[in-house]
Amino acid sequence: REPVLSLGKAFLVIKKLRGPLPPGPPPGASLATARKHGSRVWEEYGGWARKSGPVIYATYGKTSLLLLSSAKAANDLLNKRSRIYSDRPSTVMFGELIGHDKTVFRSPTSSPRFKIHRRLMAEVVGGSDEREYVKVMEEKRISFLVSLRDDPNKFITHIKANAAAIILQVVYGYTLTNPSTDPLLRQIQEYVTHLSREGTFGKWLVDSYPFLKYTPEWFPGGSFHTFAREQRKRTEDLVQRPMEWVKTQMRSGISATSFVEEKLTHSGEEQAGRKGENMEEIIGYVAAALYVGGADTTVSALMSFFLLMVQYPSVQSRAQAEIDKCIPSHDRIPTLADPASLVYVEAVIKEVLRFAPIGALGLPHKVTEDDWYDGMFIPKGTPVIGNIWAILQDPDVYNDPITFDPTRHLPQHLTGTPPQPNPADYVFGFGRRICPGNQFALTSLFLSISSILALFDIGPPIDELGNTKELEVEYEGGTVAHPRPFECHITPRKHWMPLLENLSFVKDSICPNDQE
Ligand code: HEM
Repeated sequence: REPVLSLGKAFLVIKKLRGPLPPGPPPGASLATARKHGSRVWEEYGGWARKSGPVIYATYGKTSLLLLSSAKAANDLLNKRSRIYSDRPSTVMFGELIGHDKTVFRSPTSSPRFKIHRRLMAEVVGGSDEREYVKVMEEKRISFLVSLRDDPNKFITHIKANAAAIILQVVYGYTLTNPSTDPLLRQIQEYVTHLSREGTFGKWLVDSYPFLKYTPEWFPGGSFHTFAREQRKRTEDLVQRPMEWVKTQMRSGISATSFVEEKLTHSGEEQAGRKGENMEEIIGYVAAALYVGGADTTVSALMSFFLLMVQYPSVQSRAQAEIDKCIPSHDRIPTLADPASLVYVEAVIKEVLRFAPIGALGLPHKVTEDDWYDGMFIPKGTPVIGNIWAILQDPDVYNDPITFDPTRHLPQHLTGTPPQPNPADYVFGFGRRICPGNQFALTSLFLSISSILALFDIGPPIDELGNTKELEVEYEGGTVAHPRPFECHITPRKHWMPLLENLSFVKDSICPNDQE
């Protein structure tokens, strides 16, 4: 007997019933060309959205990708349907070849480890009232401001050292004393550079054409194996090295309070009821994730802050005037008790987050069930990217988005119009995967930015003859982007000089690093 429906026809019927896929990129555009353009790929994707709409389904080899470029689409799918939109795609390069699936950033939501990771991270960098990390941030910012006072030209080095000093202290109890030679600082800086440059989704051909993984390393095009091998080793070292350091400190009875020390001390309780899990390994991966997540992101935001203060001197002056009004005696730097009186400073921070691409494409999610959105079919397993940069530059959401204008975030009673959406609702990503360090980052940015604005003027670079130099603005990087290194002229503010001169290093009585 003839089958009622041939296989081919049945396929077409199912396809019709399930609805069309979202539109592809505009003619002439593809993932391959976008990848070739390298940096600022978020702008390229944003351009596609203006032509093809905010929901785009792009394919390249075996890779497909759902790009969401409007707040509505990202919110509808990644937030409201976060149960099925919070997994991570496993790639050949980072999953199979490098073994990153054990890391927090790539752990599958179905794995029991996912919940443990998120709980442990919330305990240490979450926004609870206890927030032990605030004390560390306040202490480290004194050293940061002193470094800025004494050697202002190296402001980028100081920003990086400060971010690492905070996270190393909170997570491992490790006191960073000499940023220029510290082995852990060098290790994390190398790590994040590689990860940001090489870890962008779609970067590796082997992910689109998995059969390439059988290419031998010595064969032309096989050099990706070298990167995979080196990255695997870098990740193992990043997890192991600081953990071993804490364990040695604990054995010698001189460990400082930290997340790892606390968790290792109570590892028995953590382990209880989790027979199949290696809690020590989990603690190591969570610590490394906080270290990686915290080492580069606030650095990028602060670099952009310096850059924008040079470019928008009137914004800088207005923020400084607000601080001067809040602390007319100029005898202390702003604290976390001040934000209510520093609404413009808060608005500057929001506008830096909106205007500068930090994690412009966030991290890729994966949908775990077939889904439908606005009549379009989204197949199970599709990687999904929320284009955070495009959302924050959307003229339907932010008036005149290409202008750096903190007043858009001021409360209605000051401007007569409601504030535009808070960029912090987007820059930290979405759903169950939302950045666990968001409160930590916002606190750190407020403490740094408010005190820098109080104590210093940031101006354009000046040449030997005292003339102002042109400032070149370019962004580099991938997963986390930053401005390319640039110069600026940082000088103490007159009324704050006495306070600045009296700031002194808060030194720990024990320097654990010296006892290695
Ligand atoms: C301005 C600063 C920061 C920005 C803009 C930022 C942004 C992001 C974004 C967009 C994601 C991906 C979320 C998603 O998948 O939807 C993320 C994930 C993550 N962030 Fe942050 N972040 C910042 C600071 C931090 C800090 C300070 C830490 C740690 C102390 C941190 C730790 C992490 C971790 C561990 C993840 C992975 C979470 C997971 O996969 O479950 N981040 N962040």
